[in-house]
Amino acid sequence: MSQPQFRVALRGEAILTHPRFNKGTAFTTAERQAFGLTGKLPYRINSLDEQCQRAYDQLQSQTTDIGKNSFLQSMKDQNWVLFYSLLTRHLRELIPIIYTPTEAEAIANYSHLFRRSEGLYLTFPNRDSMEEDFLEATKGNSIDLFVSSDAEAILGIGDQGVGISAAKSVIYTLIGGIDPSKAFAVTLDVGTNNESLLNDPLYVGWPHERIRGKEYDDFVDKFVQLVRKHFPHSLLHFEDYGVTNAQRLLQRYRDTHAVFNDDIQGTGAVTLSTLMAAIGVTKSKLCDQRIIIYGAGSAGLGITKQLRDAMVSLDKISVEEANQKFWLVDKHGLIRESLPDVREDLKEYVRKDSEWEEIQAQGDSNGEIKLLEVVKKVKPTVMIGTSTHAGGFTREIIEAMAAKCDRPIIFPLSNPSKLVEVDPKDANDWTKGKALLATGSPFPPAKMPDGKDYIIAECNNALIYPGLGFGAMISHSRIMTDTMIIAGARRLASLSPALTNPDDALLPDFGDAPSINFEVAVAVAEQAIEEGSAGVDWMKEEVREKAKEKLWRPIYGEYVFDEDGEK
Ligand SMILES: NC(=O)C1=CN([C@@H]2O[C@H](COP(=O)(O)OP(=O)(O)OC[C@H]3O[C@@H](n4cnc5c(N)ncnc54)[C@H](O)[C@@H]3O)[C@@H](O)[C@H]2O)C=CC1
Ligand SMILES: CC(=O)C(=O)O
Ligand SMILES: [Mg+2]
Repeated sequence: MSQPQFRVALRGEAILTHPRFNKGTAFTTAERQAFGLTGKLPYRINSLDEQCQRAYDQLQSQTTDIGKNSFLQSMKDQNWVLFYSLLTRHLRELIPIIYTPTEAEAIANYSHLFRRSEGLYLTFPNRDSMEEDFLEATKGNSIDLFVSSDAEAILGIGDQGVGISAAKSVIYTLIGGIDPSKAFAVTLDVGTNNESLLNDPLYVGWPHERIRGKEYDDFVDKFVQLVRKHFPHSLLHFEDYGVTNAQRLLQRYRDTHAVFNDDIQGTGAVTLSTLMAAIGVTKSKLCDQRIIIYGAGSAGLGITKQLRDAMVSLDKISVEEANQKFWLVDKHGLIRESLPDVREDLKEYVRKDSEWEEIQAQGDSNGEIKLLEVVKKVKPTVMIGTSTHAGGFTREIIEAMAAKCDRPIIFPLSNPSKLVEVDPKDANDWTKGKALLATGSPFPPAKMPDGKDYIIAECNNALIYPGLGFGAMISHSRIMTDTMIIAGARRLASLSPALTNPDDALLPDFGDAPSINFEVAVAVAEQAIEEGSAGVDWMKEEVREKAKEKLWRPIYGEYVFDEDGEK
């Protein structure tokens, strides 16, 4: 692999404290002389391998996962190549440290663990200087990706005020191969309704209740318009916005800029891939499924819509017919006509009261139809959890499903691990090894009745969103279309180990996430070219080679000092 060359304008302390250019003890003799570092570094020149070895040893001396997460965070603040290189070498071991589940704990303690700011903080009381702040932070950078969050629904841990965008941005680089200097994390701090944060004197965000309504919309719009004006070819990623805003914002901007909501579209896509793999095992069609979605928030709705659209486009049934394959259950039970305050975006999936009269008559005093009743009546083939209700899939519910279905497909997707709707080991035991399982966070294999391991697929949007994003970015897509997302999801499904061995995991191993996401990116860019959404004039056949050229890899470049160079 040839070494990239850079002309750099930083010297001495300035280059040593710049995480993009810092090499620490790996600066060569010539670079030490050219950049004024001879007296600032110990004598020995280390290779990247040696630095990784040292860093890994230091990491091992941390005894807790959160300690490891903090150690890695500080390494990222110091040296990007070393940070990503270390993660790449120990991917399977370290993803759970920098992503779910440990990142949830890190975000919940953001204000207490805080050492250094990163990316851009756009805070509501400073809205008048938003353009100035935006331009100051992005000055001189060619940014391809903005990862934004208002932190209202972080993983399953709710309103955290500030957090997450940086971790999701890291995954784009680590797994998607996106140059970290071209990716930018943006925190939109519009307040928090989290009482314990509001009462915490160390809380670093704006201690004020969340801004809603027109003021919120205007604030977000100001940000989106700045992105569109100054970086018209960038991808704008939305992460962990609250359910009342997530779908609305996506609808508002999706036809005018390449925007992507990970919880809706990324989760929808990865779940479609996983389900396609599962029905490959059960030898059935998507439109043959009866699907219960437990938790009808951003992820639940995104999954429903993605699966519904796939039934329409792949199985050629009508939208109305496809809508009838879903039963959405939220905290007030089955979503049906007489339930008050059903969100507008769920209206298509509302079930008729007349179908449930008999059950309702036997139900509790609130008239809510609970998951168990829905399972007994519907006899689902698929049950997906995005509820944050730990243990919501009880033994009784799982056994009721398994009693009427040969191979129940069960995906408890809530993160972090402690919020999973059912431990996959239990679901496996209660169904006597018949269930086809996937979870949102990593879990150890379950034991089949014959003693063999059943690998639990990790159905997490990180297995697909970096590829979806990279594909859209390299093809300079003006918008991210549903067909581009379906192309990526189908490519991921085609890589399922269960296609060749039905007893194997439904999805490829997260340790292979970089090569998997590369395949997704190629499929997305090919689709963008085919349908005319792309802004490049490549032939489809060229995409793979072009994509390879664009991949960022964690290797040190060769630096030459130049006063007009990069800084
Ligand atoms: N595996 C993956 O890739 C992903 C997993 N998720 C996980 O899914 C969960 C939900 O995330 P979002 O949809 O973003 O949150 P959300 O807040 O938009 O949705 C949660 C929904 O669950 C409902 N709910 C709460 N308690 C419930 C109960 N006891 N019974 C039934 N429904 C209940 C809420 O009313 C809400 O509609 C989180 O744990 C999140 O980490 C989210 C995105 C991706
Ligand atoms: C994975 C993810 O996006 C979530 O849990 O919110
Ligand atoms: Mg999320």
